[in-house]
Amino acid sequence: MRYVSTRGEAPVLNFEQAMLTGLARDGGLYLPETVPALSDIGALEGLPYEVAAFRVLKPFTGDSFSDEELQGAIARAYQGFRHVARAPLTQLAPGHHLLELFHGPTLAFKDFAMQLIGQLFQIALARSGQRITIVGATSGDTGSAAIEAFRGLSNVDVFILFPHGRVSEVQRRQMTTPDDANVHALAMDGHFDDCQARLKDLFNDHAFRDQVGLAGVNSINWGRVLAQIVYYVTSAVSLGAPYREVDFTVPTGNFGDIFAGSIARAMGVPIRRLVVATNQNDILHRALTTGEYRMGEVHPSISPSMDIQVSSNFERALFMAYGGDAGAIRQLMDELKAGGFSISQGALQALQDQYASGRVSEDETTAMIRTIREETGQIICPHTAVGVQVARDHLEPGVPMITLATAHPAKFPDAVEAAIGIRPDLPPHMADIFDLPERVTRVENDNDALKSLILERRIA
Ligand SMILES: Cc1ncc(COP(=O)(O)O)c(C=O)c1O
Ligand SMILES: N[C@@H](CCOP(=O)(O)O)C(=O)O
Repeated sequence: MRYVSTRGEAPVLNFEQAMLTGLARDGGLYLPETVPALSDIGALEGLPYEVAAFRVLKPFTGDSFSDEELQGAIARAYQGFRHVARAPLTQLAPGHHLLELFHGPTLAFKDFAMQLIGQLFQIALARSGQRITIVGATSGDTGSAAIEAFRGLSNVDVFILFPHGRVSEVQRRQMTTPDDANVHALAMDGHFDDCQARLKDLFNDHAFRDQVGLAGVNSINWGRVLAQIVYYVTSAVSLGAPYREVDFTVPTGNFGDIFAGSIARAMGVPIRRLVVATNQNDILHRALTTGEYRMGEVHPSISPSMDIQVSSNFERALFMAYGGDAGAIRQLMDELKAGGFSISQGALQALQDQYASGRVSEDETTAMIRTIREETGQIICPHTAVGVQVARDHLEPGVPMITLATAHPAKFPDAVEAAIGIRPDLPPHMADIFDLPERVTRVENDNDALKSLILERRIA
C-alpha cells in the first residue's frame, strides 16, 4: 500500500514511513493511494474487536508489519480497556444507538488510535534504533491519550501543547500529573488552532524537524485515522451491515474521526450518511451547507475539545472530493491562510453526497444532557450531547443511527453538573488525579521560543 500527500509534492511512502512522518514534507496529509475493499464484511459479525481490527487494518499496513507484529500490537493496545467489547453499542431510543468510545485509559475515543499507534511506533523504533520527539497539539483529549501511550519510553519525548485555561480541569490534570521524565505538558497562550498552527510550523521547518526527529500523533497522522475505521465497521456490522444501511453522527472538530467513517464507507461498509455535529464553532457545518469555508473567531464552549476553526482532516475530505487533484488542494490551502476559500460546485456536491451536518448551541447541549438523563438514566458528556442532538434532527425511519459517544462524562464534570446536578465519578484508576502534583510549563505562542524549549528539554 502506497501513501500520497494531499498536496502532491512529498515523497510517496509505505505505511510505516507515513506513520512515522506524520505531516507530509509539503505540508499535506498522507492518504492511501487507493482504498482497499473490505472482503466478507458479514463474516466480522460476533468476532472479538481485536480480530475484526486485524482484518480491517491489515490491507492498509501492507508489509510494514508482519501479521504477528500487527496482531500483537492490537492485543496490547486494547487489553487495558475497561469494557470487554472495547466499543460497546447501546440503544438510546428505537433506531438510535450510542457507540461508547470512552472505555480506554484516558476516557476518550482517542485511546483507540493512540494506544495502537503507540504499540506500532515502539515496534518500528526498536527495529530502526531511532529516537524521536513527538509534539502534539490538543484541545484536551489527544494530549492525555498521547501521554498515556508514550509515557516512560526511553527513545521518545512527548511535548503536548494545550491552550492555557481552555481545557477542563480533568483534561489538564491528565496531562500535567504524569511524572515520567519524557512527558512535557506545555500550556500555551491562545486557542487550540494556535497550538495546531505552531505544530505545523515545526513540521514545516525541515531543519528543525530533522534535527529532533519530529513525529506527530495528531490525526494529521494517517495511523490515527486508520485505527478509528475499525469501530465504524464493527458497529455497522452489529446492526446488520453489509445487508442493512446505517447512518453515523459524529461530534466533530478536527474531522479525523468522521473521516475514518468515510474510509469505512469507501471500503464497502454500507454507511448511507455521515452527519457532522458541531458546537457553536460551526465552521464545518457552514462549509458543508454553503460551500464557503470562512474562519471566524473561536468561542469557548462547554464541549471544548471541538473548539476549532482550522479543521485539519477536512483537507483529506477535500482531496477526495476534488478527485485527488493536489493542485486544487494547494490552492485552497493557500487561500485558507488568508481567511478561507470557496469549494467548487462539483466538490461540494461530492461532499454533500456523503456528509450532512448540524450545529448545536450551548443551551441545546445542556438541555440534551438533561433529556438523555431523564429519558434513559444515562449520563453523557457535552460532546456526545452535541452529537445526539444533531442525530435526532437527522433520524430517518428504517435506517439505524449510530451516534459516537466520544468521551466519558467525568472528563467534563462542571458542564454535566450544571445540566443535571450530578458530578459524574471518575473511574477508580483516576481517582487520585486531584491529589497529584502538576508539572506544566507556560509557553508563549511563538515558534522560536517553542523550538528552544524543545531543544533544551528533550532527553531522547
Ligand atoms: C471528546 C471529543 N469529541 C469529539 C472530538 C472531535 O473529533 P475530531 O477532532 O476527530 O473531529 C474531539 C477531539 O478531537 C474530542 O476530544
Ligand atoms: N479534539 C482534539 C483536537 C486534536 O485532534 P486530533 O484528533 O487531530 O489529535 C483534542 O482533544 O485534542
